[in-house]
Amino acid sequence: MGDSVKHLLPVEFMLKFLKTITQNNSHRRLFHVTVILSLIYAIINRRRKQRALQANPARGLPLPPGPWGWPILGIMPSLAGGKPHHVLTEMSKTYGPIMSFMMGSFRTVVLSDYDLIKEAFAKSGDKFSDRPKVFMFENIHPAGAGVVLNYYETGNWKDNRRFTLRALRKLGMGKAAMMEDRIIEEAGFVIRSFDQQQGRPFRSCDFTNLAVANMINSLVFGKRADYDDPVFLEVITKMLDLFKHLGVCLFNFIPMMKYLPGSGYWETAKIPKFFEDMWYRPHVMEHVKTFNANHIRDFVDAYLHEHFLKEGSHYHYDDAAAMGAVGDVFGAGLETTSVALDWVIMCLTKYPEVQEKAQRELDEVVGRHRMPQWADRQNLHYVMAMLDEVMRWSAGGPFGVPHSPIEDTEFRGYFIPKGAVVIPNLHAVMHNPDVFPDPGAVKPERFLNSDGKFVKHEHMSQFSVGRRACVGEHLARMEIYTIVTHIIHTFTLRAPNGDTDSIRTEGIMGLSKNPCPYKLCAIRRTDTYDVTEIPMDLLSDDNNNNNTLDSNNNNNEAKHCVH
Ligand code: HEM
Repeated sequence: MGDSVKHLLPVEFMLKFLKTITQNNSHRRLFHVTVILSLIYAIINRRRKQRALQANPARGLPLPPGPWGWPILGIMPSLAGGKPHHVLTEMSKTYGPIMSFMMGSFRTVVLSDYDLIKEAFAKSGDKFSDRPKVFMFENIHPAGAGVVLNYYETGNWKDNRRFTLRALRKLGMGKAAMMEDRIIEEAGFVIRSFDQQQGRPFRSCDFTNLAVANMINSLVFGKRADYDDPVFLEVITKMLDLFKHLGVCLFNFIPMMKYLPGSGYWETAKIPKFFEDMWYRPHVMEHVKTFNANHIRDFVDAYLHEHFLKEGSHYHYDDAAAMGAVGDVFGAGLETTSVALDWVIMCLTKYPEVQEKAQRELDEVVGRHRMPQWADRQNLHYVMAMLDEVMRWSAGGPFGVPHSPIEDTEFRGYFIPKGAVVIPNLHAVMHNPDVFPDPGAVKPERFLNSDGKFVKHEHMSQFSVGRRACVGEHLARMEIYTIVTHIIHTFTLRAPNGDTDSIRTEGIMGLSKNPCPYKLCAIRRTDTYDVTEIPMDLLSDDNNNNNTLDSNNNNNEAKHCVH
């Protein structure tokens, strides 16, 4: 055929090709067999599709629109620049608020509009209440343990969630006073640590991360840890590290990538076991030995109590389930709140005028001779508006935690297959210019009504919405409010040398978006409430050297900041 073929049209080429092969007897037989087999395959396939369609009409619908991706990688190369939240928000302007594409081997659907997210996660029953089986999620607990990463089909996510909510309420999440005491105690340690810097530049997250970890430690295990306990410090550092790998990293979506040098997989995969062996299990075992059903001290006791009640004298300790329950509250409560708190402190340092207004309101409402309390929030309208505004502006968890449909599903006329990764683009929701004009600016006033009163906005969705929405929202809000108000009631936060421009507003992406590393100076205000009643020996003297937490915002990471 050679040279003559390239001058022929495709149809002519096919006819010529068929003529050639049917001239030869054995070719002709082979050709007939091939045609017959293809027809049989087509008929069987069509019947199978028709049956599948009758059983599941959603399969006949189109997938949501979206960009074509690369073979194997899907659209992952487009997300590599460190700003996936911006990339996906821009894409949604082309493909619409519900779009789909491949991320590695996963069909991914992104919802970029509040009403769509609410409809999927809250109004559609359990339709979207599963979690996708991405690689790192599967690595954290065995299926069926805990809440955050538990699968719908294991059948116990709902029970575990109900228990966690009940336990958190009983332990004081709903009744302010119990938990507030623990938070106030920890705020005192933060203030002492800030004081020790004597106005010199330092990284505030070195202390605020410890405080958040200690509050969650008190809640889960009933006691705080020392700020210089090396195992505690390692647990926090590794927890913050782990969250970086739960986000958009290659091996999550293309498991074979774990073999690539520098993938980070092997180190990350060991982290959950480290927590269990070094922190969770020793604490839980101690609780099993000292458990008293009439005196529930903390979350672990509540967990043991629940199982004693259920199983009576036949109580069988299930290590995997216990590690899942404890690890979820510890993990979910630590990183998210630390990051949110860090954004608020960073923002107050970067924007002194916002800090000044919050301080002025605190001075007027609380006065200069006591510390703010949770109950004061009813009268601290600007402070409350400022806290919501920073959460909106920073969108520290831009994609929440991905969901997955519990079965092949129809949604707004589109087909969403079981197993798909469904991402709520919370960044897009909280930066929607039609809802929050000039979304890139920090304007607490947008949450104040004409009487200057704080008004909640429904689209504030950093804790997500619906059946899997965060169970720790109340506690997280109380922690952030207390630590922040105690800090700015005691100190004025300043950028080193007054250089606010050096504080960058972009973030570093993992599952959460962390602020870029920054330092600040904490200058004591006059006439402030004194916290010196906290014993000195409970604090490490060398907070600026090796014993400090090697936090997620260390200087090595400055290079990862996106511009
Ligand atoms: C600022 C701090 C926090 C933020 C921004 C945050 C945000 C979130 C988000 C976005 C989800 C996923 C919801 C979904 O899948 O739709 C979630 C789930 C969860 N959060 Fe939080 N969270 C915070 C603090 C906490 C705290 C302090 C705790 C515990 C004490 C906690 C416990 C949980 C649990 C157990 C879940 C899983 C719920 C489920 O899968 O049913 N969170 N959180």
